[in-house]
Amino acid sequence: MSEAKKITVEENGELNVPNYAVIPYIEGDGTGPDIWAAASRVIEAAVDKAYNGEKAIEWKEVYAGQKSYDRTEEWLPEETLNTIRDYKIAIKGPLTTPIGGGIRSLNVALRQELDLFTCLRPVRYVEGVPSPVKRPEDTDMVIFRENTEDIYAGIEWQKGSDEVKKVIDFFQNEMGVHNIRFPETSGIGVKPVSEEGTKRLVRAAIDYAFNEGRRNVTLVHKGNIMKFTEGSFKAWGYEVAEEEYGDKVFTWAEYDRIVEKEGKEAANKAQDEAEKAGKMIVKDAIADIFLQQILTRPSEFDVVATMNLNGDYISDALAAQVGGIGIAPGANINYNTGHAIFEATHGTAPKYAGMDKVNPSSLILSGVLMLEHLGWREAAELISKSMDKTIGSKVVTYDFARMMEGATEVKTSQFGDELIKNMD
Ligand SMILES: NC(=O)C1=CN([C@@H]2O[C@H](COP(=O)(O)OP(=O)(O)OC[C@H]3O[C@@H](n4cnc5c(N)ncnc54)[C@H](OP(=O)(O)O)[C@@H]3O)[C@@H](O)[C@H]2O)C=CC1
Ligand SMILES: O=C(O)CCC(=O)C(=O)O
Ligand SMILES: [Mg+2]
Repeated sequence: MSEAKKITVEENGELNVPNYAVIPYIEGDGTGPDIWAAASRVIEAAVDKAYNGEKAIEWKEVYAGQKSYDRTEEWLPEETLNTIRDYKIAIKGPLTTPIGGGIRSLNVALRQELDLFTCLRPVRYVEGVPSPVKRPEDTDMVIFRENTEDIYAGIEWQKGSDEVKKVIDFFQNEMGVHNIRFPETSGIGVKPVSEEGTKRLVRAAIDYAFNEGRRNVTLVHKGNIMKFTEGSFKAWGYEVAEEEYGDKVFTWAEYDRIVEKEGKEAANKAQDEAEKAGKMIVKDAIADIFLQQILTRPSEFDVVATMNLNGDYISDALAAQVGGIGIAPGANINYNTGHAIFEATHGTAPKYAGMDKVNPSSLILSGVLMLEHLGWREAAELISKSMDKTIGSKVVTYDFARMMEGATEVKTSQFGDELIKNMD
């Protein structure tokens, strides 16, 4: 390969991708090395086949998690963050977060440090994948999960600590809070949700919906209960839609205003007309009912914009509908700076570590998202088609094999081999 170069970002935010591009990767903990070995080979093979050597990726390993700690006693070294900042685009395997004490999530830290404010998780059915629902093909949604705020940000204090005593004292004596049920034995968490954070996320979701020819964007929240965080998320979401997209969208906030002035019939008529005119419908759903409706009426939802924790739950729930987290890809993106880290939706699945057993599809399809993001669509398509063909021929890893009749169960590495063989 002639000299590989860094990806850069133009002033207008566009990526400038050299034909020979250096891309940093984090191998990940647990099953990370198993799936990275398969995924990197498949991505390399697709690029090679699509461009006959005229384009290529040079992987550059950067360290985080256990592998990093074993080398330098640092879980997330500054050098790793700086390299990703510098090289713009990276891909990673899953990283362990111990429950309770110990380190905070490295995944969350990476997203916060690099301000990767969107967690993009497309959920689409791949023909042949076993699913627990009758019509998995009706599920075709793209989740925009806010990635830097919310209760997920990790601002919390442990029961009995000096800090929690101070916080509870402040709440009770200065803020007039009288409903902490058991103050002596409570831990406390804080949930920041901002106008700026919400608007940039919802803007990214609406832009995506327009660019990809989608019909609607749903703001998912629990604003009936958490009025000034989740409720404000909904209000700010509608604000950004109406103020920045004007006539190109029809919102349910507008629908409600019409109901108030002219009644329900007029509001339904206005929405029908907006749909016929090809306007983007921006609506909202409360999170609990949304989790029912994605099962009972999935075809009504296209792009979903939501906060961090809701998005975490929704992405695993939706992934189950199309065959599970073994095949659900993801990306963490800052659409303003161009930084992005592509990663699987699932975790480290530690009980299978080193067994060459788990499904590498989630990381491989995250690689497909990455190739699309780079504009290397031909290579991305080769992998997607090969995935359809391979799963269609019932050659699958254990997770699918146990739900499929007549399947040939293969190891992680063999599944990678099959994908490479089936690229044409
Ligand atoms: N972005 C990241 O890096 C993430 C990291 N994590 C971290 O991962 C660790 C483990 O988390 P846990 O809650 O157990 O969730 P995991 O996603 O790691 O695993 C839960 C179960 O999901 C199934 N699964 C996961 N990955 C695969 C795969 N590639 N192929 C097939 N099946 C798969 C397995 O189910 P079965 O056994 O039924 O086959 C597995 O036991 C934690 O430390 C957590 O914090 C979690 C989520 C994301
Ligand atoms: O960081 C973690 O350990 C969990 C993250 C997670 O579940 C997710 O991002 O979906
Ligand atoms: Mg999760």
